[in-house]
Amino acid sequence: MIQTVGLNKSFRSGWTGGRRLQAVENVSLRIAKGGTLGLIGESGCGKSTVGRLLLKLLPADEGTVLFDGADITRYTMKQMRPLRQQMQLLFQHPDSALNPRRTLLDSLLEPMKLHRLLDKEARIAKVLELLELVGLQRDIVYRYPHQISGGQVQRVVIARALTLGPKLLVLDEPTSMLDVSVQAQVIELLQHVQRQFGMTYLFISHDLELVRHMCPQIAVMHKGRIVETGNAQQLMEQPAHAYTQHLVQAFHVVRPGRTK
Ligand SMILES: Nc1ncnc2c1ncn2[C@@H]1O[C@H](COP(=O)(O)OP(=O)(O)OP(=O)(O)O)[C@@H](O)[C@H]1O
Repeated sequence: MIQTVGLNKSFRSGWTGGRRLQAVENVSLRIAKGGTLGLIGESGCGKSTVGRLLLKLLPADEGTVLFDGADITRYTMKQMRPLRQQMQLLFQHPDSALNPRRTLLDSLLEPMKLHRLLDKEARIAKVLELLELVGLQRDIVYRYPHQISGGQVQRVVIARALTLGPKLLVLDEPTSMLDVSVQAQVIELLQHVQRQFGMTYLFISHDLELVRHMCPQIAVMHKGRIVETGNAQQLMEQPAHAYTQHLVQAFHVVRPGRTK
């Protein structure tokens, strides 16, 4: 479904921008249709950059991105346009995901308007159907983002992504700003909509508990590189790379006795 081969990305850094920081180095990964790959690693290791490269929100310095078998690496903005609705990003700051000056209805309708999908009536019907799916009341649509909770914002953001019928979602720490019980509900919702629509997920997180719960396959990232990829259970029981061993050990220190 989605595959990257040898992605590299560096940014200018330092006061004068004279130095280069290698944020992503030789990253190759593959997620089958309907599958979920967890991408884990400490803050600053390059996870979000990989997510953005995958969606072509950032150009790679080197490497290839294949989407549904097509090499989209050198696609122009115009060529990407029809694909944009098939690949969506959900990120960690729900507050900045919605325009604070617009009602939730406006925010929910906007992507369909931009992509010229459906007519006005059908768009509203779609919004109402998706609100129900994500467990929100209809009358919430007349509110503004600051008038609903963080968990509700994230549900609205999920519904908004679904309006376009995406095939691939990059979930960049989608629940890290939520408290634990709300986090569990949003994770459950993400799993439910994935099953319903057969979507493919890249799930980015620094939380091993969450990643092993959500993702059958895990890629471990350290200093811009993927150091290990494998089945979640195997990775937890027999971490091969020193950094993965460190992650798993830290996990057991925080949650003694947890193996499954
Ligand atoms: N647009 C940018 N310009 C310059 N440097 C950047 C840019 N985006 C990311 N970086 C740098 O690249 C490195 C990787 O950042 P990235 O956000 O991908 O890491 P991350 O693992 O997602 O971190 P976090 O979990 O904190 O979000 C960091 O050192 C970051 O400061």
